[in-house]
Amino acid sequence: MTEANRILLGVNIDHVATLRQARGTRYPDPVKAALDAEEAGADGITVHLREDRRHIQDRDVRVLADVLQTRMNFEMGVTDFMLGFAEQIRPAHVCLVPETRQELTTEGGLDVAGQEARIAAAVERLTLAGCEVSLFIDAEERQIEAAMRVGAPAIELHTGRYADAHTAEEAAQELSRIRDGVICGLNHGLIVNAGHGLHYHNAEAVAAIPGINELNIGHAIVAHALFVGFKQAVAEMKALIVAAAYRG
Ligand SMILES: CC(=O)[C@@H](O)[C@H](O)COP(=O)(O)O
Ligand SMILES: NCC(=O)COP(=O)(O)O
Repeated sequence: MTEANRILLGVNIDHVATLRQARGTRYPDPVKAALDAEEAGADGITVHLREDRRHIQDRDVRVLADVLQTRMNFEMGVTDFMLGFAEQIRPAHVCLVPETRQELTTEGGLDVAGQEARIAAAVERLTLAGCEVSLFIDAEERQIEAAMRVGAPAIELHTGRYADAHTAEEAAQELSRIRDGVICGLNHGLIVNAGHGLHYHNAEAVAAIPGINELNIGHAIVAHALFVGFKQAVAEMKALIVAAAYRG
């Protein structure tokens, strides 16, 4: 397998914590899910510490930082608290995401182009802390170029509109937009990841895009795990995307 058709899987464990928070119990522990995911082939673990703490808690992140065998991709809003928290934890990867309290899930990409100085300052602080910073953005040239200007080494293209497409034509259009975004990002020297809403029925087409580095997938894996178990759900997704990337 060459570099061109290698792909990584980041498993987002947010929604294991959603089940725990539903009753305020100590189970299921997202830390166990993370270690199981790593055993099943995850290349990294993604967690989103939201301002409203609806799922992942500060404790989860602190424990994961001590026990993960692969690497943590810490998703966070661009706030002073989160920047300070990330400087304490020093995760290998930090992904800056937009966040509004009332949203059901992340609705769009981070507007980097509209706030370059603010994002550049956050990227600098996190880079100095030893974190590789990615920006969660829509697959738009202006956002990709802004990401390069603010000094981020990586971007994560928002695949939500592709995943939520209602027709095959709409899905094809969104996939084409993502493919163009990958090309644009690579042409600007960026590492290009993708994620949000990817599932067992739609992830292969994204994985097959030449040059894409990593897919971050969570909700669908946790949902599938309810029926097949977490390790199998992760292993199935990893096998799916690796085979798709290899076929190209
Ligand atoms: C940024 C992104 O697409 C997800 O990783 C994010 O975690 C979504 O937030 P929820 O997990 O709260 O849906
Ligand atoms: N950044 C995307 C992610 O981590 C997982 O998103 P989802 O698969 O839970 O929608």
